[in-house]
Amino acid sequence: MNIKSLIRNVPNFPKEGISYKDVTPLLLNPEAMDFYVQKWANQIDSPIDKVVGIESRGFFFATLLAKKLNAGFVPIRKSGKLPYQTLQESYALEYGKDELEIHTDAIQPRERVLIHDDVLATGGTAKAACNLVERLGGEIVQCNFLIELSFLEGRNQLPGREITSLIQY
Ligand SMILES: O=P(O)(O)OC[C@H]1O[C@H](OP(=O)(O)OP(=O)(O)O)[C@H](O)[C@@H]1O
Ligand SMILES: Nc1ncnc2[nH]cnc12
Repeated sequence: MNIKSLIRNVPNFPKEGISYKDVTPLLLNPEAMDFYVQKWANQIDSPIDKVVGIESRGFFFATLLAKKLNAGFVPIRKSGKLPYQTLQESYALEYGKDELEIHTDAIQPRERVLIHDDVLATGGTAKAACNLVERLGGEIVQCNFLIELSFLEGRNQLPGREITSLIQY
């Protein structure tokens, strides 16, 4: 299966000079979705308590992966969207700045956590997500991504962590 053919490159979105990786063609293909969620699941050889997905595109795959691993799903959302008590972290993006939140009761101390997002770019989002999980006492087993924009060196923001991606640009 050629996954790159299911990722659409959109030049100059959302800003001039950004080459946006659009995953919606992949979402239209249930066979491909199944194949790649299974691929992520196969990388995991020890129990996972929670799969964390990062709003919004991280949710597309993280809920499916949580179900496959028989783990709970935890949403990390942009500021002001989660209704209960939260922790917050600010971060910078390839094309802006934002703040993420997690519910304080979403992860218990020492739970084993997998963090998923669709894209690893500068790494600011993933770093903020890792900080939130660790502030709640969670143990991060792996951070996995569909796409890694290697030229932005996001891995440098996540030293010492196990990081996997299925497609690299
Ligand atoms: O590695 P970084 O430079 O931090 O960028 C990666 C993040 O950027 C995108 O999200 P975006 O904030 O555009 O939100 P969306 O998923 O709601 O579209 C993507 O889904 C990642 O979460
Ligand atoms: N170039 C890009 N395409 C899609 N999502 C992104 N998130 C950060 N940079 C991105």
